[in-house]
Amino acid sequence: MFVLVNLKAYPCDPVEVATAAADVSDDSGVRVAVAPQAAQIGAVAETGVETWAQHVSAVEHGSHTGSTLAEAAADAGAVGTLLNHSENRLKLADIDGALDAADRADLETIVCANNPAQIGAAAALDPDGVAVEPPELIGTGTPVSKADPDIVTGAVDAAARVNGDVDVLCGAGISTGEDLVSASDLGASGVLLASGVAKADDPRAALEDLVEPLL
Ligand SMILES: O=C(CO)COP(=O)(O)O
Repeated sequence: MFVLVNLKAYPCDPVEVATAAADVSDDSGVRVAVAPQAAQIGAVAETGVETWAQHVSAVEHGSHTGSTLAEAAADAGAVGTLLNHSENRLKLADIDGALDAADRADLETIVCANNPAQIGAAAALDPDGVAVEPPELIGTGTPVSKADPDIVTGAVDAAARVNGDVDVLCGAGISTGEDLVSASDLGASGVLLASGVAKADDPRAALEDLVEPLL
């Protein structure tokens, strides 16, 4: 299972979370990555943790003030990027353009979507992975794998119908090892989570708890 921790714009210490994530990944053998704010990619990557951007723009080098250039994210240490997160929705053409940008910069890609139908559309754009996250469960602590398991199995089926190569993650409300196991049982190959780690009093303990059933 792949555990991708999105720090969003939460007021956590990204280096502390990243250091804990790197240690937990090393100790457990579970793939754990952290997606900090763009300005913190360099500092997070220095911890040795697998580092992802939260977004890259559908632009090349040029006159694009305020954009997140894929090459700059990669130069700072990112090895992958989320796209089309529920909190940063893109037009279809912009997802496609951002995938091209990420490919140019050698970034792995995960396109987020709300539901299985959108997952099918996202998978057709040929990212490395897709992540289904029902927006109404994001940040609630109620795991999608329990509250809406059909969304996860539906996403896995929808992706497989369109593109057999794409990994399917699920997210929203995931915070415990039990949630991780449920996600895996439903066919997901990873989880995307945020508040369960970024808002935890002890992010290291939260990460240890997450991977514990996989040990
Ligand atoms: O949006 C999410 C991850 O990208 C999910 O957020 P929570 O884990 O806080 O529900």
